[in-house]
Amino acid sequence: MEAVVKKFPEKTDGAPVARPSRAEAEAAVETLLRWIGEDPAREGLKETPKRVVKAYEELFAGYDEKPADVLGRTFEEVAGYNDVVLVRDIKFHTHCEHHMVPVIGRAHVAYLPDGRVLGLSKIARLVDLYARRLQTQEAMTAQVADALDRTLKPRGVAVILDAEHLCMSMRGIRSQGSSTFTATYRGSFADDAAQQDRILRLVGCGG
Ligand SMILES: Nc1nc2c(ncn2[C@@H]2O[C@H](COP(=O)(O)OP(=O)(O)OP(=O)(O)O)[C@@H](O)[C@H]2O)c(=O)[nH]1
Ligand SMILES: [Zn+2]
Repeated sequence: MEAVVKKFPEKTDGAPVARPSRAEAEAAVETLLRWIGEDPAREGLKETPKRVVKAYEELFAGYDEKPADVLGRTFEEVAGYNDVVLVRDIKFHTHCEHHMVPVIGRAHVAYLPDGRVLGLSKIARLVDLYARRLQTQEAMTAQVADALDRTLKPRGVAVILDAEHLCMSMRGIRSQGSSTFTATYRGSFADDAAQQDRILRLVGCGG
């Protein structure tokens, strides 16, 4: 199969990244199976490289999507509503870019509309798009905020992520149950401590 040339506009400097073929990806999984001490030829593992590559297509589908595809249309018919819109508890699963191990968490996304609003589901879709890429929690927090800022141009944006990194609980330090909190505030939220406190209280992270 031909190598497909893909671009990852938000992850790199825009240089094209050549993808290996599916067969090469499956061979890499087979190598890892042998590396952990398995026999890739045994019955239960025969189809595993194929399944893993197929699962990766789904888990990392975010490289083939752009925020503009997801955010789509905006609405202005909101009867003059101009206070904060906050979508809480958006559950997400991503993978840390250091170990490619799952990170499981919740996102809370708030914005202060400037006339236009988004369909609420689009915010969860945006979180899902960035979750389907290799991530650090800090980068994912900033990416969600930047995309919302660019697309909607609201007066303010706040993005809060609270997540457990399985690379910390299943291996390495094996710290069970710790979670990591990240938050970024843009626009009018950036220097408004009262709004930041209000959002944190609303998402259950406030004092
Ligand atoms: N800042 C940040 N660090 C992360 C994230 N996910 C994983 N890490 C950390 O990335 C670091 C990688 O550290 P390294 O010393 O290069 O790798 P390592 O030897 O596997 O580290 P240990 O996990 O301590 O065994 C670890 O401290 C991880 O906990 C994240 O989203 N943000
Ligand atoms: Zn990790």
